[in-house]
Amino acid sequence: MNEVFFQSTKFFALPLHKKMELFRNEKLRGYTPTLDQTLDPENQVQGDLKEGYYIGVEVPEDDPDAKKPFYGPNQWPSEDILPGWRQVMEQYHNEALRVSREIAKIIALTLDLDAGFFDKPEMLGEPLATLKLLHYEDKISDPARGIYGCGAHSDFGLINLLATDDVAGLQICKNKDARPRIWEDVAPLKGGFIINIGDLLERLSNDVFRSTLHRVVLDGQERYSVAFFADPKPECIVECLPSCTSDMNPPKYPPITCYAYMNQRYNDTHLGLNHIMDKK
Ligand SMILES: O=C(O)CCC(=O)C(=O)O
Ligand SMILES: [Fe+2]
Repeated sequence: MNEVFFQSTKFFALPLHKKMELFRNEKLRGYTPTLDQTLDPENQVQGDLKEGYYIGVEVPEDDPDAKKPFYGPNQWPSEDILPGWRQVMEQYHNEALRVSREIAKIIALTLDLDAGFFDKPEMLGEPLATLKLLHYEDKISDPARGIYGCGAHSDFGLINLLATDDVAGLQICKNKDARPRIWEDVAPLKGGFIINIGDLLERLSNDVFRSTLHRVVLDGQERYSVAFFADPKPECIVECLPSCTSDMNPPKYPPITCYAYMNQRYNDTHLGLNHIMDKK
């Protein structure tokens, strides 16, 4: 974990033009600069004060799957500039996926499913799994004026394994339907993980698991975090599980493919991505 943070720091310390050479492509791999993403457009006057780097499942260009949305080769900084960087990130990606599958077993059992339910190919067997390195600027957020490190949102997919450094900033709102919203600080725990439940798990479980609304409010200190999003295969149809519905409790959400949901959420929160994805 220390090595992942160390290598992440090294990447973000590169000059902007070097990072922009790896600007996120249409498969959402690579560098996303400060202000590129706006996670809560309704309440933000500018984009998130964070830069990031997306690393997905490596699918070689000549693999037929590379034609599918979200699939393809990753972008990697050159070995000359950041030796060993790719190896560290690939190892972390593998391990984080393994841990996500273990956590998904516990979730499956609580939903009266087989422990291996999420290991099916369309779930986490052949997942969309994205590692996102994050770096927040040494700015001060001002929620009253709509300025945030990262705007309020819930993560899009099944679960997110979030590791942070020891700088505070993450807040959660336990009851997202309440008004006004009450925000609570999440104390940073270096070396630990915060597991966020995502929207697709909320839909699948018919609200048994609610996705966690969270945001980052900066206090002037630089901050690094590492998110790992474990999400189903794009073709997966996410619909209410039989064990989560009854006559008295009908499904709250219509079925949707993972692709349709994720694509919509990425488009809604990234500058100009509509344009890029529409061309596909
Ligand atoms: O940096 C953090 O603590 C939160 C990041 C986050 O919410 C996200 O990337 O979805
Ligand atoms: Fe998040």
